[in-house]
Amino acid sequence: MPPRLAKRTKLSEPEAPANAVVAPNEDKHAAFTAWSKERGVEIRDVKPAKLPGRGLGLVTTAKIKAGARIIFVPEKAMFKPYNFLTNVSPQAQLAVSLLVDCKAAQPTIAPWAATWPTDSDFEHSMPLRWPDALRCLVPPPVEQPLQRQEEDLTKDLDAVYDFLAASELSDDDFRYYWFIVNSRSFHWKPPRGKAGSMVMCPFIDYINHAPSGTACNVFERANGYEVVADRDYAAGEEILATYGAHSNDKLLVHYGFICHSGPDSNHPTPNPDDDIRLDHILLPALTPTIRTQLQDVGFLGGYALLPATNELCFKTQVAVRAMLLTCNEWEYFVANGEDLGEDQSNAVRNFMEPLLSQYLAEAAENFVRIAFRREDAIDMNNEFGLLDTRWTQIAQALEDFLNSAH
Ligand SMILES: C[S@@+](CC[C@H](N)C(=O)[O-])C[C@H]1O[C@@H](n2cnc3c(N)ncnc32)[C@H](O)[C@@H]1O
Repeated sequence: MPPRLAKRTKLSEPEAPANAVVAPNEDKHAAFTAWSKERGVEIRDVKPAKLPGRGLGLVTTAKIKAGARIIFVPEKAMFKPYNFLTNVSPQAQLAVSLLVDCKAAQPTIAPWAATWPTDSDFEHSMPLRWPDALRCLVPPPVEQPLQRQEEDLTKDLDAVYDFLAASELSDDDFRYYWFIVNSRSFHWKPPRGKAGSMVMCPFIDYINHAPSGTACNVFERANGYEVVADRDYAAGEEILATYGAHSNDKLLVHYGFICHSGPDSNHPTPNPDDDIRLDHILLPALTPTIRTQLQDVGFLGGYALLPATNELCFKTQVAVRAMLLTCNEWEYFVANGEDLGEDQSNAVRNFMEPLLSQYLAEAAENFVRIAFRREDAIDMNNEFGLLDTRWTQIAQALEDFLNSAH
């Protein structure tokens, strides 16, 4: 059963969600760590810390050996959705459950909620929360996932509309917890074939993201979630986890940040999971017949330049060859990943170069627009920083490809 809502709850406190039960001068992170342990979470040699540019994260307090268990969150410590709303998405169900708990007369998760980002943090980081004047500056490949996220939120808001009205809760209240779920929830499938759901896992949700193959391992065990060291750690290092092999477009839309992987932030190497989507330049260059042909084999769209290897992805190779080759030659390439006769890589490159140059010119125009808008903007450094970083990554990848030898 969900806890009872506090009577006449004061709604919409965007800056400080109703989670400030911990006394202001008490260290809320120490209080939450103790609360997590009481709830059964195992925590070894890590503590929360403020980290520049990424809010809070977890750092080691002692040396940790590769393979050591760092955190374990048993199923009983998880926050699971109440099941009083049916026919709503798992995200909406969990968001409403958090909202109801946090607005209750006696919230059960107050020490935890006190450690979460504020609504203002989301306002500055999540493109969905940005004003149109900024949203129109996102790179074209970000537009579609952003649109999709907006539709999901709208659908979820519609689904919980009656419940919110009856409980005197506002859309803003719901939206805050929807973003909390968006950026820090887990999927949990209990053993013995019971239905799974989205859940919150205390303490693990402090962990920041790093690209695939560069972070601790997070395992979904039969009885809970476990974080295991991927390598030896010295004291004072940040431990990270991989939220998924996400491109920076996905990280920006879904989590409100962009990854610069690399040991030295002055010379960041590309995020190995990143791709520079090319659909908006390549699709219009394909004839309707070729598009139909590509659709039939599942190769229509999802074209990309891969900055980590400075290559066009296989789908792009296939799409351009569909324009250049006979059907027989093309089918051979699709099946074997190599050309039947002469290697067509240079022909593909020649086809792509004017399109990539056009995208580079688009990036240059956007730098000017961003700089112009930035002059008058107040308190929008994070937003402009994100826009500038993503366009810079795109321009850099395009230049690297265009300048590389044939
Ligand atoms: C699960 S939470 C991690 C804890 C979070 N940093 C906090 O302050 O509560 C996920 C959020 O952390 C931030 N984040 C995670 N990884 C990051 C990274 N590599 N760089 C910058 N921000 C990151 C983003 O705001 C993301 O939405």
